[in-house]
Amino acid sequence: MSEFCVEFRQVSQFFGRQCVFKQLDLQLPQQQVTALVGPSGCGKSTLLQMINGLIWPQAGEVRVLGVPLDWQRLSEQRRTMGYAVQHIGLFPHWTVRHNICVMAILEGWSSERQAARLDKLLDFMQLDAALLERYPHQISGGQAQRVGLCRAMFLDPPLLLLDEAFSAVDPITKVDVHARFQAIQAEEPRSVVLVTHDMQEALKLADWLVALAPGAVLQQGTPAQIQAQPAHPQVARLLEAR
Ligand SMILES: Nc1ncnc2c1ncn2[C@@H]1O[C@H](COP(=O)(O)OP(=O)(O)OP(=O)(O)O)[C@@H](O)[C@H]1O
Repeated sequence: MSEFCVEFRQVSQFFGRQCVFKQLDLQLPQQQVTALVGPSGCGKSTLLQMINGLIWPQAGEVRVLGVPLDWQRLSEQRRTMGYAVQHIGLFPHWTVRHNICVMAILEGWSSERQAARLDKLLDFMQLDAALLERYPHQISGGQAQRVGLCRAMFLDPPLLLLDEAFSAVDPITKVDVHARFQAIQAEEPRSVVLVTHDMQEALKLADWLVALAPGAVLQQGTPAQIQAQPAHPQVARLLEAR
């Protein structure tokens, strides 16, 4: 197994004439929570979307779990990645249960296996089973976000991609959801790539921090290393923005 969950090798990404990344090399560690932090527009979500093949770079290679992303095998490779995004909603015409279990249904899981996984995740995310038969418009934003996390983790993927996935909850619920995320990470360790604007959240949850500026990696290391020795004034500014 590769020591990296994700590798960007000489990756270039343009939107029209705008260059977001030029010949980027970046490696993210296995079995750790990596937080990508940086100012708005620096390319954090673009990196996440390149990992799951939503954006295909114009040059270079993206390797996931040691294997280059491959158009022909993308749907198979995506099954190894859970993806939870703040603004990607749940399917409105499906119940919460169906939204959470959809991938398991497609994979042919038995109803007993689905029920056992559902119980575990609802417990971890402190979601009441009574919500399962509701539709997404009948639950709160914070509940919907936790439902999205359950969906992303349902198949127990080795890689979890989280784009601002904790941002729609109030500060008290956030503390609780963080604790629950840490508990599930302790029980089912997996590689996680977390995009967040919340530096407190990054420092609390991440084992590895990648500080970005537009088109560039400014510094990476453990939160303790980066806090002790910010390598760039922009990194120091990011740390101050807590
Ligand atoms: N589909 C797209 N078409 C054109 N430009 C895009 C597209 N997606 C992103 N961009 C541009 O690429 C740059 C990086 O965007 P990205 O969303 O990755 O940044 P970000 O760091 O995640 O920002 P934020 O923190 O505000 O979410 C921005 O300048 C953005 O406007």
